[in-house]
Amino acid sequence: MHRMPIALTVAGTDPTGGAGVLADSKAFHSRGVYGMAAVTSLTAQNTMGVQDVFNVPAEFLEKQLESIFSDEVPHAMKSGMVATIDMMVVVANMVEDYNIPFVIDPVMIATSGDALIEEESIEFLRSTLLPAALTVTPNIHEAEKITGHKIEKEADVRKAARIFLDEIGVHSVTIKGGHLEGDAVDYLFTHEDTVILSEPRIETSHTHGTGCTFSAVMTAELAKGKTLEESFRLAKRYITSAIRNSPGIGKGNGPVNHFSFREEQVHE
Ligand SMILES: Nc1ncnc2c1ncn2[C@@H]1O[C@H](COP(=O)(O)OP(=O)(O)OP(=O)(O)O)[C@@H](O)[C@H]1O
Ligand SMILES: Cc1ncc(COP(=O)(O)O)c(N)n1
Repeated sequence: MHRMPIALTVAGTDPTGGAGVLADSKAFHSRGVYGMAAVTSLTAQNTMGVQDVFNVPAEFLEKQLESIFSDEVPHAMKSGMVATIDMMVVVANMVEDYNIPFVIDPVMIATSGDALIEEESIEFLRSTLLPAALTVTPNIHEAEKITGHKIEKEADVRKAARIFLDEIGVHSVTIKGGHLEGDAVDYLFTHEDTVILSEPRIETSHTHGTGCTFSAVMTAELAKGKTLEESFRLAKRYITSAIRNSPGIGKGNGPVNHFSFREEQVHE
């Protein structure tokens, strides 16, 4: 029997398949990893925005996770949209019981600007969930919201990273600079090192689900036993290719292409 690496996503749904568990599942699959998903919220959304959100009761999220972990323990997991404190408690308890690499994409707002999690849950996210992660992957807006500081340039990114590492107590933070001006620069800060990856900005509005996809690829690589830095480097190359080759779906901010990246390619 050939054992495949297994990655789990704990996240919401996007019925148009660009973000959330469907995006994660495509990313896992394309990296040769067996994907599992526990659903936190159903959203009615498309490439134009989020029309409605229906949160799954926290007890039912717990049941899904029990079903998964009592059968097979994934090699790595990620969380995306975890909308309420009650659901965060369930995820925190699960992570405490199983020591597997855990990537938190602290999803708060959709690309369209719509809120995806309850405002009151942000403090709990900061104090309880974030320190449990191997890495946290905020975009600029999420990093601002979590640290309480405006981020406009690289010096601000570095200051925010110090708050994540020293005050919040994360193991590492991956700050994505997709929403800053200029090139698309991402940063991985650990207590020992900083890795900075830059790619030319692609002029496109088709970036729906880039954050979900990026963290899912990192999780897939971690499930294979890759290091954090290797996973970060691969996710950056993958997302650049995925954005460049977006399939042009929908009337608004379309999704990326989860199947365009080839590892052997030097330039996508
Ligand atoms: N126009 C672009 N050109 C090249 N890379 C980009 C572009 N936009 C985003 N990226 C890259 O995509 C990844 C996701 O970054 P971003 O900061 O957009 O995250 P996000 O806000 O969570 O995603 P989303 O925009 O889907 O909400 C990062 O690696 C970032 O550098
Ligand atoms: C269910 C769900 N989860 C997350 C996001 C954010 O997506 P992204 O920041 O990757 O565009 C989303 N729009 N919908």
